[in-house]
Amino acid sequence: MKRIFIINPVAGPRNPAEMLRPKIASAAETYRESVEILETTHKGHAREITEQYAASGEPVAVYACGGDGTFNEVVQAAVGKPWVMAGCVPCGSGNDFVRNFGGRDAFLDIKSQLDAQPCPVDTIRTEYGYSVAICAAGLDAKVAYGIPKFKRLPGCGGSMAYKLSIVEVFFGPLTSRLRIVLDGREQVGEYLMMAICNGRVYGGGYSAAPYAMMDDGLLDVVLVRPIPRLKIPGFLTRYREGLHLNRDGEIAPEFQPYMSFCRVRRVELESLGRHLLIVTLDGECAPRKVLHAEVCPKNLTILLPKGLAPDKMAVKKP
Ligand SMILES: Nc1ncnc2c1ncn2[C@@H]1O[C@H](COP(=O)(O)OP(=O)(O)OP(=O)(O)O)[C@@H](O)[C@H]1O
Repeated sequence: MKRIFIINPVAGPRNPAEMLRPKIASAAETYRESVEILETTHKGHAREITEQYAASGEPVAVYACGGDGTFNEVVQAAVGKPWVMAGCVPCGSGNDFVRNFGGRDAFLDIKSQLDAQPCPVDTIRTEYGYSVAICAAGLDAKVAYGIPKFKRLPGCGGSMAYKLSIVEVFFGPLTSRLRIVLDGREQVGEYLMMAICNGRVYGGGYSAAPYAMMDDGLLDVVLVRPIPRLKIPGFLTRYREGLHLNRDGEIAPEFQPYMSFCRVRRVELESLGRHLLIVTLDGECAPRKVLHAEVCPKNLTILLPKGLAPDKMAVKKP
């Protein structure tokens, strides 16, 4: 089987190719595998490369070496093609995808990656593409959407841009009037944020759905109604830790006035207000009027490095 490592040279703080090329070359020598290392030259290139290899119909393992954006490109080309296996070597800034499986370390071990196990998982199909982990909308998506604008200011680094975006969002309208349809059941109301989860973690480590499984054919949906402004920081701290839910899907008492949770197959969102809703699909943000999200059971094969501890995984051990 061919194994293709696609490196995004602009992912993370510095070009990951320097670090990865020698590691991949030495691991590949030991394993005598048919390994190729490629670098992207433009946005969308990782998807194009994956599509080219997929077209042959031969089994191929494609490793996205970068952040969630690069992995997401490989995923778009791999869904619905069981012969194309999508791996991730995390060298980006956030890399939320690998947090669903205990973090970066196992995924940075190239030998374990060459020995990785194929594992079919669900995806979320939307009109804007597929998401593997989480589609989110509202407050946190707005903060993420604002960051690039502040990053362009002279002398403004990543963490300063993040803080400035939080300040901007907090002084603007926080909630949105939405029509939400969950497996055909419609509700209309004012919402602060929501997360439609196949995986467990997003946004740099927020455990929105701490018990979501990527292979159960269901989406864990968390809806958050308006919260008094002063209570929001405390709420977000505990939400980040995943303390709002238990294993049976019951909401912790302190969250009950503001939050609801359900497991469904299909979600529709429509913004009824003057402003568009900021929606993020695995970290890629855009303003939208509507979002249709539907679970596609086991239509993507991901690669999990050998030796991952089963208790840390968002999928059943293959
Ligand atoms: N050669 C390239 N030149 C410019 N942009 C690229 C290139 N290759 C990929 N991209 C785009 O770069 C963007 C950032 O990549 P990626 O998300 O992988 O890294 P990151 O932002 O550091 O990590 P994370 O998303 O996990 O925080 C993505 O939108 C990706 O499509």
